[in-house]
Amino acid sequence: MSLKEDVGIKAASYVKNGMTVGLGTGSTAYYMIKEIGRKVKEENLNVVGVPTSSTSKKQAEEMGIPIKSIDEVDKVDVIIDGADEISADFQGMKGGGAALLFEKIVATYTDQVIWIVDESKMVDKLGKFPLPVEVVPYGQQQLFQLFAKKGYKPSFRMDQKAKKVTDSGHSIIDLHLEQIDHPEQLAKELDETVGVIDHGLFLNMVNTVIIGRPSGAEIISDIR
Ligand SMILES: O=C[C@H](O)[C@H](O)[C@H](O)COP(=O)(O)O
Repeated sequence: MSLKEDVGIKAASYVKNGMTVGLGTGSTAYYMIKEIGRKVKEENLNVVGVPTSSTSKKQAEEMGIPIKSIDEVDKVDVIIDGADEISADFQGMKGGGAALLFEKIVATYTDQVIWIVDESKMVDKLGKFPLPVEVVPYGQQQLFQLFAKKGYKPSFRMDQKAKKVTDSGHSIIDLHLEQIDHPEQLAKELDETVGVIDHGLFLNMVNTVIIGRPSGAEIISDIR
């Protein structure tokens, strides 16, 4: 069993009967959705899933998990999602799969946020992984140049030969920063930049991290 599969299955045990569950996106979240689907089928687990992307929605539907959109539920009990990087102080970088906006919206309205990662995602500081910034297509070239001038080494996320289009119809500019010394400052700056819809810095959000290690999964709870 891979480390991603191990943490995906472990995380599914946090999902109890009657819960509304945010279904994250990516190759690690895939195993969590698969396991919840198995429990729905084989153990009569009664849950509602709130998918964070068209990909997760499709997988949940195929697995027979009842789903609702974020606007059809009162609140979400728990969200289980992957991450691209988690720093030593448990700040996250997400969006490698372009699902950052819906993931952040669902996480914002969720009681408990759980991230599942293999140990390669644990870093001292964020930034080796390019920071995804979701932008409105109108004016995106100007924004790209602004980021270049600031030394942020931007690149447009591509899908084959065309610019990647997110589930909400935006583009993604990845910033190749190498090291982010002040994530809160950068998040604030990006939040205040016209044309930026959202970015992959998920700060002060996670409650529990499940880290896949060859020696067995490590669970860190009560982070906040
Ligand atoms: O947009 C995608 C999400 O933020 C993913 O959760 C993140 O990229 C991690 O994905 P994976 O588990 O495939 O490495």
